[in-house]
Amino acid sequence: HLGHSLPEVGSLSDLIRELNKLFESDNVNVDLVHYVMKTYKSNPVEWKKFAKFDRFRYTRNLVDNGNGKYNLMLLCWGEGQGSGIHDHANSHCFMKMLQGSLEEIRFAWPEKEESELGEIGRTRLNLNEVCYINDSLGLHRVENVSSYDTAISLHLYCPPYDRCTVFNQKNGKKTSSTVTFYSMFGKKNKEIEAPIPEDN
Ligand SMILES: O=C(O)CCSS
Ligand SMILES: [Fe+2]
Repeated sequence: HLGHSLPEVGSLSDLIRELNKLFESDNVNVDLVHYVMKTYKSNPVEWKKFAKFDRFRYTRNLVDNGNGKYNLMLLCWGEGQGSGIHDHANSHCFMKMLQGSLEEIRFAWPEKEESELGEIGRTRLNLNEVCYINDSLGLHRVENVSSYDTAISLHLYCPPYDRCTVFNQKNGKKTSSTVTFYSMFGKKNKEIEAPIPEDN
């Protein structure tokens, strides 16, 4: 159960404060993390300084590194931009819509090497909704299917990771991919690295 007193989450800094508290203990209460992510109501004034877009691919913008316990980041998706099919490196992944909407397409792990990945679900994530995934639930790719609206999502990965596996949908081939930050704490990084590349 969610415990006696539910945390108040009125602003992004409240959310960060509550997440820091939740991660002080060693075992993560996934339900409470989901609750605080869900309860935060997106306010662009609070996060617009982290929202940096790139013309060619979605960006990953670090907001808080959670004392090493998690990474909280803003992902900015231009029209039609999306990620490749990827896993989550044995971490928890929470994704919340801050602006616009995203399509999440889930796939089963390939049964054997080099087999096509089968789609197992397709969800549209709308403003303030939260979706959760971890490797035991499958793989996914995320896409801003709109051709005229951008999308912005808030992602929490715990424990944090800088590398994950990317899969080719047709043949199940996998490659390891490092994930980097386009900006950190509102400051743009000099060398801009690619996020998770789409099937080419
Ligand atoms: O670049 C990433 O972290 C994948 C976004 S969908 S969880
Ligand atoms: Fe993901």
